[in-house]
Parts: sequence; C-alpha cells; structure tokens
Amino acid sequence: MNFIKMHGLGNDFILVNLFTEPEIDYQNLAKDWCHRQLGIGADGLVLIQPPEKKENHFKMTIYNSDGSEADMCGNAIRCFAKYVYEKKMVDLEEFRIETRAGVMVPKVNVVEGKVVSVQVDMGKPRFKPDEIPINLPTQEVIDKKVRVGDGYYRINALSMGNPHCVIFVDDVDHYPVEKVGPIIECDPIFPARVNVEFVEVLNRKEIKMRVWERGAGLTLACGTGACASVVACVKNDLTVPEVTVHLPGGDLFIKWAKDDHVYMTGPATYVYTGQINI
Ligand SMILES: N[C@@H](CCC[C@H](N)C(=O)O)C(=O)O
Repeated sequence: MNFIKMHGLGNDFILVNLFTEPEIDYQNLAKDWCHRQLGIGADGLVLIQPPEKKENHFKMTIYNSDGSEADMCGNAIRCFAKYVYEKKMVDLEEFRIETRAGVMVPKVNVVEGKVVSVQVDMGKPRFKPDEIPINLPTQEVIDKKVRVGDGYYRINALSMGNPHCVIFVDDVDHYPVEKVGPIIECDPIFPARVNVEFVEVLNRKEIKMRVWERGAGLTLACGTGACASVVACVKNDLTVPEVTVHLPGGDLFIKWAKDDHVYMTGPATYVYTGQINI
C-alpha cells in the first residue's frame, strides 16, 4: 500500500490516504511503522479520511509513535492540509477537518499552485482541570507550584484539544528535557499523560521552546505545544499575544486572537512517497 512521508518543522509523519488505501487496523501498525530503526520512522501516523458530517471536508486521525491515539496535532494538520489541497482533493483554500479535539480550520497560503504555509484556527484554549485533564482542586493551573515527577515545578496546564504542561526555564538549550519530560508526562497528576513544553522567553514577541511529547518523546517541534506555550506566556504577562516560537526544527507564528481562538502559521514539507507491504 501507499504512504506519504511529510514533516512540519521536523515533526515527521507517515500519512495514509484512506480515500484510496484500505481500511485496516492502523493503530496496531503505528508503533512498528514509526520505529526509527525497524520501520519507516516517524513521530506519528496520520490518516486522511472522509468526514463523518457532511458540513465538513475531511477527518484526521493521528496515532503517536507509541501507538496511542492523539486528539490533535498542529504540525500534522498543516501537512494534511498541504497534501489534500495540492492533490486537488478540495478546491477551497480554507476547509474543515474533523479531529478528536473538534473541527479545525486550516487556510492554505498558495503561491504558483504550491502551498507555502498553512494557517490553522486551533480553537480556544481550555483551562478547567477536568478539561485538560489534571487532578488538582483549583479553577485553573497557571503558575502553580506543584509536586510532579521528581520535585516541585511552577507549572501552567491547559488543553489545546490535547493536554499540555508548560514550564518556564532560564536556558532551554541546556535544560534536561529528556530527563524531566518523561517523568512529568507520566505523573499520575495527569491521568491522560501530558505533553511537556519547556519555554525560555527571549523578549515580549519571541520565545524558544523544546518539547517532550506524550507518546512520541523528544520531537523537533509541536504545533499544539507552541500554541499552549504562547497562551501560558500571555496568562503570565510575559509576552504579547502574537509571538514567534523558535523550535529546534524552525519557527512557528502563533496568535491568540481577540475571538479567543489561537491561530498557528507555519510550513509543511514533503519528504517522499513510498509503498509498504502489509
Ligand atoms: N506533534 C503534535 C502533537 C501530537 C500529539 C501529542 N503527542 C499528544 O499525544 O497529544 C503537534 O504538532 O501538535
């Protein structure tokens, strides 16, 4: 069967177009296919599917490299949007994609028939503990000193459709993300596990972020994580609501707009198409 390999700022995915490829148990295959040595290698497996509701255009399902199903993925949805637009599966520049986190609306920026960047309406951030979810008896978790993993951290927890824990640090390049990230990801305070972002504020318009992703580990970028980080910055009055986020894989532009929606803009890149025996 056929697959497409793409990435958003180095956060890489195997995409399968279910308009033409068979319906099989992809969740079972995700771990093997995503394996860096024994498989195709990727941070996640993304399914391009017909929508469930007729007012929408597509449905996206995403599995992390450990085989768990994610609710939403910012970098994957830009890859998805570029693919379906350039393959002429939709003739609109703005369209509606169903995800487990609700309907997301990407808008492709096209130059000479090619998608050069994608802006995505990522919806509203959610702060209520049961919506994240986080086990804390409080209204919201912004700059709260909490015991997680191996010690006390000042954390900011919120949902961008998927759970995030944002921690501000002084020097993100030298921060032990690989050591602290997995401990916080799996701390019982987060019953569905969590994506962990470590953020250094450079100035009021720029931040630097590294991420430990739930179900995928260290990745070069995380779109929902960049959105969560900017929301956490604004809540702590560290930046304005329009921020450039520098990630190991490149930059994302994030805007937390007056309508309370978070807009993410960034690139999507083809790597290759391939075939695999099932
Ligand atoms: N890389 C992503 C998020 C992918 C899902 C995440 N690991 C989860 O389980 O919530 C992004 O770009 O947003």
